[in-house]
Amino acid sequence: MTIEKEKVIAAYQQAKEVFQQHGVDTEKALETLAQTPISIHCWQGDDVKGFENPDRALSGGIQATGNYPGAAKTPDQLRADMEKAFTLIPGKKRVNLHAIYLDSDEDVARDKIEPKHFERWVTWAKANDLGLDFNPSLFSHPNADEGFTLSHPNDDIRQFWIDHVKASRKVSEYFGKELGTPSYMNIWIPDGMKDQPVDRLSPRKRLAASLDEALTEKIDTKYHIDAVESKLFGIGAEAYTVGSNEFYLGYAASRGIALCLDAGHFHPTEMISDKISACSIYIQDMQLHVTRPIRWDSDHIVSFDDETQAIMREIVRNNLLSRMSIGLDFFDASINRIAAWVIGTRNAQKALLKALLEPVEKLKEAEESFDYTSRLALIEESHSLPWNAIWDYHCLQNDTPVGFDWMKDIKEYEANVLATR
Ligand SMILES: C[C@H](O)[C@H](O)[C@@H](O)C(=O)CO
Ligand SMILES: [Mn+2]
Repeated sequence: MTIEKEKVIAAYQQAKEVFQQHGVDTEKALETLAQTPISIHCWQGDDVKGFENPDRALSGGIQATGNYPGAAKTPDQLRADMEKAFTLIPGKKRVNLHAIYLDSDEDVARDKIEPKHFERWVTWAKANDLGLDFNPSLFSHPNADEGFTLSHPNDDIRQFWIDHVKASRKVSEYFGKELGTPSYMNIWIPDGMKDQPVDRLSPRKRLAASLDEALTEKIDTKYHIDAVESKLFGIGAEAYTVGSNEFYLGYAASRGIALCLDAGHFHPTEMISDKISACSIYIQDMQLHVTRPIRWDSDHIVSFDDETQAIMREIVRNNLLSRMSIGLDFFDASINRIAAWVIGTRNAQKALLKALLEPVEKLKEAEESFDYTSRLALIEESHSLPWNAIWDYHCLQNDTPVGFDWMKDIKEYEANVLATR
């Protein structure tokens, strides 16, 4: 059912007054929301296969499960699918690419990738007003089959991956230069062991040395920002992960680079929302992989759940938006992949909007005067303030469907495009 425009506007006006009574400026919140990009990961569209060798099984201890029809099989299909999703997602967007998503007519070894292999992505990003982010791909490759990459004991294999990261930084720098917005380049490696290692230290020393070598070249942060992503465990690396949280927190802080916090990469009761403020003291730029772990690092589609809301509140309450790259990281092959992007991104944006509409000043006043009764009462009250009327208005202003209207577009695209693949 289509929601009438006039009703959306009238509901917005009423909601605006309610928020004003709490000292919250809805226009300012909407402006911030519209200007805050979400970095949407390309790999939801094809189950992390990429175009280097899509027939190769996904490795690195991550898994996309499900066999919903219609996955993108070419760069053009993936771009078309993302464009469709973008018509249903309001506000500014970035696209997060992995190295295996190169768009090249010839075979290119991972350590030999160059900006020219991503030219078509850049042309597309320019045409669609998108920023691009990047990731070297240190998985799904014979040189990663032993479970080690940058920390591999073999010098040649380690060098191969160091060279891949170096080459990736040039691609990332190229994105930043071409698009006028820095590309966050996140390094995640799957290195680890299934069973208890005897030597936990040597691989970590090798990883630090490899990263130091890979990141030697100074690149202007106007164009490119290096980030590192920690992890607790992966499938087949249950007992030990070389790039653990402590390793990368120390590495990022000591080298002055960005840290990527993935919501699925910690113990089940450990939340990244509680880590953001602590990390912000030692780390200038931060990247988030907003995702939804169910029992393990399952990378379910982002939901409008407590943790997603808590993450966004932490960013807003601590005024960290300008130092934060909000990215998504999920890959669900069991439902329509374009709907997955739309659901996950809209949920992240809704959570951000709700955080922007929180009466933060009043809450801080209550806390500073030890009035914890008022603090709790107001936090609870703010959950039921009419933020959804502001969201609907935001969708209307940005020419994207209001409410559930977007689902009919998904069904049409599924019938007309995905079903023909
Ligand atoms: C494909 C991604 O880079 C990957 O999901 C990584 O970010 C991760 O979270 C691995 O668990
Ligand atoms: Mn991640």
